[in-house]
Amino acid sequence: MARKFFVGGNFKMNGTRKDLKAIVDNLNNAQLDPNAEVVIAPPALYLDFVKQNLQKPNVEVAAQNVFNKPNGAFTGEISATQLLDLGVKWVILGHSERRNELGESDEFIASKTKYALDNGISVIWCCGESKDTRQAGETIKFVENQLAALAKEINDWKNVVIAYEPIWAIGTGLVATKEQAQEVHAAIRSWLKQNVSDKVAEETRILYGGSVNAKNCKDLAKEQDIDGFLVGGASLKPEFVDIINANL
Ligand SMILES: O=C(CO)COP(=O)(O)O
Repeated sequence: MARKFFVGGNFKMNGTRKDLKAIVDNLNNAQLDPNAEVVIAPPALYLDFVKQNLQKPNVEVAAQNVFNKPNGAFTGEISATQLLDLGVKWVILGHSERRNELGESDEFIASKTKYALDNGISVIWCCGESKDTRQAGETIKFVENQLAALAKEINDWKNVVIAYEPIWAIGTGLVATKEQAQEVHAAIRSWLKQNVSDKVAEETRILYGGSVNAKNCKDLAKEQDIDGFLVGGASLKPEFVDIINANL
């Protein structure tokens, strides 16, 4: 079964209503590859605003976080029920900015992933190594450990999309070469084959993230195990359309 091309836009903590309206209008007016699945993740405050303004059936919205409890005294957190109330069916979890700036552990991320999946929310789950880890030659071992922590919690992978985002490539303009990215993507797929199942390995989309732009996306998209992208900075710009259309 061919894996459907997937492009996520992670807006991070960027944009006001005016900016977001311009981004959404640009998508609404664009010709998008009908074979691409597109998900955009504005700040939580604007999920409803973006959803109300989107007019493209193959573009969905994602939250940038969800908590692992149904409701209650958890100041600042958002529940799965609340996301579903707005019709939000995707969430990004395990982003390195939350792992590093906010101290989220592998275990916490795994428990939030399980909670989201159990509540019918699909997850873009992120992994990836630091520059030091890469230089020490430990990239694959590091990513496999991140995967193992997730696999301890979840059994059903059909609503999981994996994003490999090397930290040294995020927001730095330093993109992984297509060989570097393909090597890790292939290692993730082979880990899934050995530790989960042939079917999950075959069907799970593995995205690349880290300084993806209109110029480098076409070459990366040709690699066998790169099934799409998770885009930060460029998802705020008109060139996001070119990334969505990388296969055209
Ligand atoms: O972190 C990223 C997406 O989640 C990548 O960010 P950049 O595309 O800005 O490097």
